[in-house]
Amino acid sequence: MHEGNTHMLQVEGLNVFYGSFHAVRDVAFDVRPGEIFGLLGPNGAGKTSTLSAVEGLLNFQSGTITVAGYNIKNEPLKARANVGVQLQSTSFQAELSVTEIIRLYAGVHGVPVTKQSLQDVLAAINLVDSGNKKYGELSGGQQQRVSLYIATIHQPPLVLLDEPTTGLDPQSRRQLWERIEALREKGHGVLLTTHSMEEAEAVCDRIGIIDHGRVIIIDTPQALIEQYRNDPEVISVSRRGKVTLEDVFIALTGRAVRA
Ligand SMILES: Nc1ncnc2c1ncn2[C@@H]1O[C@H](COP(=O)(O)OP(=O)(O)OP(=O)(O)O)[C@@H](O)[C@H]1O
Repeated sequence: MHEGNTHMLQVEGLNVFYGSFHAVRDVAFDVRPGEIFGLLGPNGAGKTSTLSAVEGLLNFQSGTITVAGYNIKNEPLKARANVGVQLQSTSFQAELSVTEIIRLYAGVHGVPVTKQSLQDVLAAINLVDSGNKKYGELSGGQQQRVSLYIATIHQPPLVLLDEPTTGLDPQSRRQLWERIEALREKGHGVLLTTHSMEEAEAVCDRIGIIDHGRVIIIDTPQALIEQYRNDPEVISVSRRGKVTLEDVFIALTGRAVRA
């Protein structure tokens, strides 16, 4: 991490075009140490494009992205060394065992593995008896625990999670939330995308709502609900007389389903 740096991530004036299509428009936000920042938006809003730009996988047309103090265009290797990305479960080879996957990624990042440290890792991710199981044979929740561990194996200051709990049952989701919160406690900055307003309310310190490529608002979930509680549009979409973050989200982004 760059000395004197106070942000895990700083995105300023980010623009992404696919041909002539303007997918991300002047996006700006930051993620601080010990903060979980949620990027929310309807389908096609530009969340994954923004995350891909931060990962260094997408050549954006204008803007500045700084990871742990390193500009990703000027110092791409240093910037990328400071990011951990949770890969989709399909990115791992289903035939490899949990232990083989841990050894493989530890090797990639130069993290030493001993018999004892391997046992400790398996215990930490609640897979003590599953070290020899093939990745493809794990449940969705178990796969997510492995992939979250792999994302943070090199203790990166910034952790990127693209819809980390999609498809998980309530128990597995809660367990993953606790693991994400543990990263916050250790001072990592976490940037996650989610379609779950419940998740955003439960774990995110701040959220940015993105729509049609633009960030339309950034605040804490509580402050957003407070700010829009008496807004007639929010009240009109609310159900059972209680205003939730989802009501605010739908009122701000419109009710129409995106193509
Ligand atoms: N490689 C590409 N080529 C052309 N258009 C693309 C490409 N990738 C994304 N887009 C378009 O850019 C827009 C933003 O897509 P993006 O995947 O970033 O949205 P998202 O917010 O992550 O959506 P979702 O919630 O559905 O995952 C969409 O209109 C999408 O169709």
